Amino acid sequence: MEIATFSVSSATIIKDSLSRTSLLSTKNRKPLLPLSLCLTLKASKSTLTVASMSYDKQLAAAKNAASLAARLCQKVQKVLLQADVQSKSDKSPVTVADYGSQAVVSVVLQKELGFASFSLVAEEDSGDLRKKEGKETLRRIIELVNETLASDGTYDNAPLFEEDVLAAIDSGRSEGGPSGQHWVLDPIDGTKGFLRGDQYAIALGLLDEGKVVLGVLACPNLPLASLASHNPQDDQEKVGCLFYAQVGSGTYMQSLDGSTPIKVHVTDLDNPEEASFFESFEAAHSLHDLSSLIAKKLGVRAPPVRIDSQAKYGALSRGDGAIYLRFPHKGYREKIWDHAAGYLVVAEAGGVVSDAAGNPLDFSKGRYLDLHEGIIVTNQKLMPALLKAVKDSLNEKASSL
Ligand SMILES: Nc1ncnc2c1ncn2[C@@H]1O[C@H](COP(=O)(O)O)[C@@H](OP(=O)(O)O)[C@H]1O
Ligand SMILES: [Mg+2]
Ligand SMILES: [Mg+2]
Ligand SMILES: [Mg+2]
Repeated sequence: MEIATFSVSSATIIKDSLSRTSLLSTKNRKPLLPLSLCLTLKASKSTLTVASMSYDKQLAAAKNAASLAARLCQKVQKVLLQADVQSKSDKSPVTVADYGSQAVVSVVLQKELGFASFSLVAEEDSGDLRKKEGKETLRRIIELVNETLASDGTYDNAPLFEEDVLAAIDSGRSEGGPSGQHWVLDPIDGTKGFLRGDQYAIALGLLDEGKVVLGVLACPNLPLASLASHNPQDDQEKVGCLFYAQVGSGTYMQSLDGSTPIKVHVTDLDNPEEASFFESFEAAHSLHDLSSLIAKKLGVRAPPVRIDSQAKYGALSRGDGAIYLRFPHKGYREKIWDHAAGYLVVAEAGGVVSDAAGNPLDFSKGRYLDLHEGIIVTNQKLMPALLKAVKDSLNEKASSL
């Protein structure tokens, strides 16, 4: 896919130390494109047309990693025992599945893509598991990780030991940032939903030079059919969705057990009165009263659809709803793994993701996102009206304090 055309005289093609081709400005030797882009170059007269490198190999590895991690999570959710739930120092719950999923994703990515220059920004770390009280939990995690990897049959059968699993979990300590490639992982997004038996997601993104270039969302409990036609009483309903997006290539969805992928698109609705909106199930994660004020200003008639995790981004990318509103309580700092994969899944499906002031999200600043007030998501047509309703609502709320 073509992304840019440069004059030959103003650019030089180079290879870096890893033999990756790059295109530099001849003037100041600054990259015109991230090192990992520009593999296919077509010369025509005095111009070079640069086509984006595909991230196909990384995408295949990411889909595999997220699907296997989902298998581990499904197994745990089925037999969820109280002993499988720990409390982190910030009082949020974390289960053997969060740790196990993080270890599986880390191991699979490194097996598929190599250990050299592997960088992962992920939610969990092994701190609590290395304590005496964490021994039994760790034993269970090692068992789950080995069972899951063996169930795939692709990887060698050598079992992983304690230090291997702890190291795999701790490979997620990267700080990310604006240069190079970094994987971004939420091993279970929506742990509270997972514990309730509701929605959760394994969310895996790839940053290249500070931009999200891949997003994969495994949503084991999300119905394959639209939530708009969802019947909670139907226990025959097929669930388990895998959404994935590569920058410039659109968003696709397939079933987690491997159906043919279909291209998905956000709704093309332009009348906010007909829109429905998503928000967190947990009122502690997002101000429900502010969302309802915004919805009222927009004339939205439908009640909010409250679901956990980045399954909201997935559902929005296929048009199940039109708007996602997220307004954390004051002082909360959003983490990049809570949004990176979901952001790309929606953006490549034609949607817009911004902070409450309309600024694009910046994933290049390390483990946190710096935001104005909250995150809003919708399609291009509804965004201007949504931004206005958000601004008016925030002003109204501020003046009532
Ligand atoms: N007070 C708070 N405000 C906003 N988000 C919060 C929060 N406490 C936790 N979260 C984040 O909300 C995420 C879940 O989002 P949602 O509400 O959409 O389900 C959690 O992800 P984890 O479950 O991965 O910890 C966590 O990172
Ligand atoms: Mg958490
Ligand atoms: Mg999360
Ligand atoms: Mg999580």
